[in-house]
Amino acid sequence: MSDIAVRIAELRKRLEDANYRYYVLDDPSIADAEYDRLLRELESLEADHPELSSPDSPTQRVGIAPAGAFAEVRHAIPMLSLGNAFSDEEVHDFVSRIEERLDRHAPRFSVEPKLDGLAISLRYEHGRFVRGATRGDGATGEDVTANLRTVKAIPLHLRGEGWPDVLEVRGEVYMPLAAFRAYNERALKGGGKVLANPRNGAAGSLRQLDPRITAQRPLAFYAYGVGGVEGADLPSTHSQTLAQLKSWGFPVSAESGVVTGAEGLLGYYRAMGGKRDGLPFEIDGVVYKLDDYEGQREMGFVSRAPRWAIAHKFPAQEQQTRLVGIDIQIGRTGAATPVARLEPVQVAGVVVTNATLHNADQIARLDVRVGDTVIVRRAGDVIPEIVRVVPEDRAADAPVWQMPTQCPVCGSEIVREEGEAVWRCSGELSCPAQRNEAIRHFASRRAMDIEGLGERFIEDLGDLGYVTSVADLYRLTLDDLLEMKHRADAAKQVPLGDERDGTTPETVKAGKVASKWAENLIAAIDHSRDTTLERFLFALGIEHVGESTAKALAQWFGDLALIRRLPWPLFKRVPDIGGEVARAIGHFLDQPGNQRVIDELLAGGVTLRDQHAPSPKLHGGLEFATLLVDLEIPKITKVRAEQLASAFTDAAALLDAPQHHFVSAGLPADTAKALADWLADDRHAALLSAADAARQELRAITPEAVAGGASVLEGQTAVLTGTLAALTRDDAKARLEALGAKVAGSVSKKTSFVVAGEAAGSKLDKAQELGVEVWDEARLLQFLAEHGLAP
Ligand SMILES: NC(=O)c1ccc[n+]([C@@H]2O[C@H](COP(=O)([O-])OP(=O)(O)OC[C@H]3O[C@@H](n4cnc5c(N)ncnc54)[C@H](O)[C@@H]3O)[C@@H](O)[C@H]2O)c1
Ligand SMILES: [Zn+2]
Repeated sequence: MSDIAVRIAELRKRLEDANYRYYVLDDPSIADAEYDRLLRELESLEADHPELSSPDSPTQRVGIAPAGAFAEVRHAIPMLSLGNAFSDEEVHDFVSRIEERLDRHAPRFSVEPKLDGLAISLRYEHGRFVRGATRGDGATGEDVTANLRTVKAIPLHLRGEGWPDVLEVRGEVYMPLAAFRAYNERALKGGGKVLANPRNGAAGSLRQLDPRITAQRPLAFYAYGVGGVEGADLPSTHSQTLAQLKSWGFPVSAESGVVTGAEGLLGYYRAMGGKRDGLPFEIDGVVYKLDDYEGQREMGFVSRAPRWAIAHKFPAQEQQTRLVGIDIQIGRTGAATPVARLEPVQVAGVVVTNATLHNADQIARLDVRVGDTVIVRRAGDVIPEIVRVVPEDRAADAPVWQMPTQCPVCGSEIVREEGEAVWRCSGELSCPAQRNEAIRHFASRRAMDIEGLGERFIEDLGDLGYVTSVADLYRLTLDDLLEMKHRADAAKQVPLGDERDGTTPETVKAGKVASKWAENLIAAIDHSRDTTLERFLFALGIEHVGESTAKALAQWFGDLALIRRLPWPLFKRVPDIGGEVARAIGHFLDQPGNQRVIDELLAGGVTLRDQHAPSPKLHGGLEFATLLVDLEIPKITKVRAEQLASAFTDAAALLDAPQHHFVSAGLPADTAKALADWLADDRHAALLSAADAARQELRAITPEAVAGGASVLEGQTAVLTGTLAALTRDDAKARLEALGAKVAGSVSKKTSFVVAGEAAGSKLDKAQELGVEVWDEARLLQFLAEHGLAP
């Protein structure tokens, strides 16, 4: 075989396979534009080598013969395809051929949108719908009457009068875009198969074996012609026939019309091209038809299409290209979104090099792999997306894609909570991608409360490089601020001096740039240095850590340095902090970048004025068994953890033990195995050791709370006033409460005793007035020491 013959055979094979997937399975694998390219290549090879042409070549045939699931219907008048034009030149050629053959100048054409759906033929006998069929191979189609009856736009009885005894109406069944999108949204949520595009939606729905399924899919229909007619005459032009069909109750496109000559056609093409994105259905081109039937008869047919009509295609909305890579983009809140990097390809008239992949789940669902040939879709203003993979073109060893473990911007870990779609960078504080959002939160009123640091300043400071993280705020000088504003205004071409600082162009001209706003901002930043642990923890912007969680962390642990080095399971000791929040705090603290920014903040002068010893309330929760539960080891329930804790006293003992010792400790075999498997992971073993060390350390520094009824201060009310040297007021309060006292805010006759520190004020006076017992700090400390709660 010659090279040409080989290529022809190859093209025929590929086109036949594509036809089968497209027409029979309603599940195309290659893009329509690719199909069209292959078909054109085959057409031109066959035209140049007529000796190699064949009547069963895909170039000679329409569609594909029915596969047998439905009864067959022979079309009395064949249902043909349409020739294609992709350029103005081809449209001119089409018109010239007609002008020459009919010896007529500027003939009249009916012009219609080309909806992308599925061609069908509807047979009416005496005004009643009796049968509907698909096009099939043009000569024989499939009987889909029952399914078509569910399409509301198809009249079951003709309206008006004057209809022929037998009338075959031809038109397109299609799926409106709104219905298509709604269907796919539901499918995505329910985990079902999504429709590749509206045309496959229509074809797949109509060719369901169960009409009830078709009925659930909102299909529409419009008529664009007639087939066999018996017992009456139709008008003499196509456009009049369409008007007639409309009067009998058929939907006919409102966008159709009549024009003359090639210029008329091209004008219509451009007008429809402009409307394309706003239409409620998808069109892949427009169709031009010589309007008078006599002219149509004279022009006749080639094998698979009429010579009197042509489809002028729009730039395709789906193209195929190669996926060169998958990049991760980090959003302002840390969300990691995969973006496809593509070999450049024209889609709907625009060169596309990137496409969205939505999220990691979508990649898994499509099974997209780097190096794949993919189909990219771009409709209207919608961001281009990858809709499917061409599986035939995949390299055998292409690895399954996995979300990278590190943020490409800051190097922090990318993590995702179980059951969530979104992965995120845990470098909340240090990630440049999250910088502006982090500063906005850090400066907000309930966090560090930096007055005057508004949205625009934050953007300018960040974008112009004056701050790379929140820590840089404490390095800003007055000059920095003035220079920054000057540059920002110049970049935005704002006349110097605007509403932001109250200066007017006149004062600027005079050379006196007002700098009051900058002085105020520097003062506000300075003021924010003095803050509380709970505000600071909230300001860090840790995922899931809102004000109340920050407050609880501050109250229970009391000390930033301690919190910074706790492994995540320990955070679960705070009521209301569950696994998800604890892990989020752990991820945050595990990132060296975040820790570095905290160091810088402290070096920049941030002072937390209310730090104190951990709450005595922690103590009871620091058993080894509790930790084992908090670690969330598979199958280790509270009961199992207690069994383990009575056999093994700490992490070291547990890590040394072979699996059968877990069984000796009372664990069922499968639980023992689950534990051993868990421990075999080095990261788990390290976490267990670190968490247990932290537990023991905490236990040593946390005074033991005396339980309920036996409390020495049960029933007593204490009031704290003045400043204590050895411990904060919160800390003193926690300790007194741990011993059973109630700590009140004001002194009354019911007050049992008042603890008065340095510079005690009116509360002390009141106590003396009422004769209430007064303790100084030394007495308090002694009392606490006697009861095991010395700070
Ligand atoms: N991706 C694939 O694997 C694959 C496989 C086979 C076919 N295809 C696509 O299908 C096309 C071929 O299908 P085709 O033979 O149906 O040709 P076509 O879709 O290019 O044109 C003919 C069809 O247009 C429709 N049509 C819409 N509006 C019309 C109007 N106003 N008047 C007349 N007809 C109108 C009818 O259904 C008619 O059968 C190819 O160009 C290709 O894009 C794709
Ligand atoms: Zn990051």
